[in-house]
Amino acid sequence: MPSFFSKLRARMTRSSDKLGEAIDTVVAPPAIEETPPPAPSAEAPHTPPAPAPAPAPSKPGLLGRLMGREEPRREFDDAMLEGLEEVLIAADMGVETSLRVAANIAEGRFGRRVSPTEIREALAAEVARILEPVARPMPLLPQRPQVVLVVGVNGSGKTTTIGKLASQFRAAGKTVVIAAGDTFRAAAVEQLQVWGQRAGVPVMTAPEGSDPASLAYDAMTRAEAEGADLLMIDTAGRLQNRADLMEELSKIVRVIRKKDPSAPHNTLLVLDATTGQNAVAQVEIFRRIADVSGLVMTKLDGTARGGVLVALADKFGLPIHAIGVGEQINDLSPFDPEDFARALVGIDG
Ligand SMILES: Nc1nc2c(ncn2[C@@H]2O[C@H](COP(=O)(O)OP(=O)(O)OP(=O)(O)O)[C@@H](O)[C@H]2O)c(=O)[nH]1
Repeated sequence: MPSFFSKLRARMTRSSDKLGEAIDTVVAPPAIEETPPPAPSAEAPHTPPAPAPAPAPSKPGLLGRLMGREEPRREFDDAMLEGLEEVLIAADMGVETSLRVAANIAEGRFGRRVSPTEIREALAAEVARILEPVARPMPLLPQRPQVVLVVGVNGSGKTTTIGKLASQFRAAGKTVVIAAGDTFRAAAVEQLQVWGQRAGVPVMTAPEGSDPASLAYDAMTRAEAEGADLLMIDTAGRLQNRADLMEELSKIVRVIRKKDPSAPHNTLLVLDATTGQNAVAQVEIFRRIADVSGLVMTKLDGTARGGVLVALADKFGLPIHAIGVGEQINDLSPFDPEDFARALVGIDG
């Protein structure tokens, strides 16, 4: 089985190599690497053409340069600093974080000749340093049931993430109950049932349009009666009417607290990486309407916007429990800051 890193790297490579390539362009613009074509030979004007025509000069990529002897180096100057800032902002790292990260990379390098690889490595180290403190799996507690409220806008990947998490908890020997708390959307409930089947976990549902809080209460009763280890509650994600959503979530919290005053033990906010900076706004909103305790970022496969995770870590310091890298049940992985940082900047291994 390929290591998770190679899987992450392969999936993020599709698009996030853009960041690595952009760094290469800033540090060693192709123009300065080009070697002039050989001057036409004066001494042999009548020499017949060479048997095999020379291949067209191709642009040396990083690999090509590494295979050759020396990587091009260029002095770290103001233009390079600005270029780096722009590249990081374009990668969705957020303005503040980008400026600070670029400044940190510049420190000790200003006026020195640097190579693209050195800058990629330095960036990976900076990113990993920011991510390290927030990379924490969702804690498993002795409380039974441990109640996990899952919030996030529609389409962010809540249902999929609940299914993937339930499957992982099951594999770890835990018993899980899921409550389909988005009672207003029949399709959402059906989707959750499908995921419940895949994960081998019961999904409690309620008639369309019924009160999600009363479903949460019933689910709590069942989870307690069955001695379940975890109760995961899906919720609606309609942000159009924030006041309603807030009331709905706080009602769910109120009723489950009647049974366990310490619940919910975790409130996971699921964010879609492809929304880029919008994810920052979503954290701000959901922190106001729910007591968010940790994040899961989905759809990191095939997006060039993974840098937003760095911005989130830097800005909010909320734990990042896991990342989604695909639509299948096993495509949720623990968040490893170093692997992520290296995959983000396009470093192999
Ligand atoms: N590529 C990719 N797709 C994902 C990932 N996580 C979820 N998806 C897809 O994103 C879409 C939305 O996911 P859902 O889990 O239905 O999202 P939701 O937040 O529950 O949305 P609603 O059901 O509308 O409330 C689905 O097509 C999923 O297959 C991921 O990590 N990678």
